[in-house]
Amino acid sequence: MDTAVQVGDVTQVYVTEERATLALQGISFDIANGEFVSLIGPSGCGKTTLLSIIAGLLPPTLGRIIVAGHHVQGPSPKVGYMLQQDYLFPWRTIEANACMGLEIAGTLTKEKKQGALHLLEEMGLLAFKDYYPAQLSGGMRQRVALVRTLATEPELLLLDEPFSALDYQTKLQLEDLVVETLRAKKKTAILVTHDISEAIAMSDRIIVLAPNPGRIRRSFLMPEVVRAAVPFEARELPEFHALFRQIWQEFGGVQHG
Ligand SMILES: Nc1ncnc2c1ncn2[C@@H]1O[C@H](COP(=O)(O)OP(=O)(O)OP(=O)(O)O)[C@@H](O)[C@H]1O
Repeated sequence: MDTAVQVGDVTQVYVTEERATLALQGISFDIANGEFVSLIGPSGCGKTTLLSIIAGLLPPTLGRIIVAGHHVQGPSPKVGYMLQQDYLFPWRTIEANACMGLEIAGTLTKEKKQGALHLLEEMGLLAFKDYYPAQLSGGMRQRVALVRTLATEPELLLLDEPFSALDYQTKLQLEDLVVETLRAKKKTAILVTHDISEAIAMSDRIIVLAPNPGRIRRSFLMPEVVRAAVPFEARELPEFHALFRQIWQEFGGVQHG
């Protein structure tokens, strides 16, 4: 099967005592297996709402989500997360944190634990397996969070501004590491970010949302040369700069939030 995710005519209305907010209106798109798609747009355009609906954390007011051929009706082990905060448990070692997702899913076997250790090794963290999160840098902790997510072997990864709390150099390093890891493992991913450069450098496709009501403004397919490069190299390409200008104009040249 070629389609990993189908977002079908999703509409979300939030109703509070004061008002009803049309957070998303008629959102539809498909994501192919192994594709990396970014959602960008000004504050309030519904990025987090859409990610929560795809994750099964929020049932949409209207519409449907299909992940790996199954209708999403709640959280599923098929979907993994990486968030702005690493949410590691401070009292657990790095190894124990890396195995946390497997423990929660009730699938922690000897073999899976070996898999988590192998991922720690791939991320250059094996020597730190007996350390505690407070003994690691922010970038290292986010790498542990990535291991914890990948260890459960999800079919889809949802990345909600995973680098926004990191310093610039660490962010660039992690962008490369995440893209290389996901490409090697042929994982499908959706990234929510405020950073246009990050979206261009990491993605195969960018979906720009507009607010009030949240809707798709435009989609951009990255040129092959940008897709083939790792993010750091992609940033050097002339195609990258042309895309940045084009997408920036979609924001009206000014980005709030
Ligand atoms: N639980 C809620 N109850 C009521 N309104 C909400 C709720 N969550 C979000 N909204 C509204 O829905 C709209 C979309 O919000 P959402 O957080 O999805 O946007 P966003 O693009 O992720 O914003 P940001 O970039 O600032 O994180 C906004 O108008 C917001 O005020």
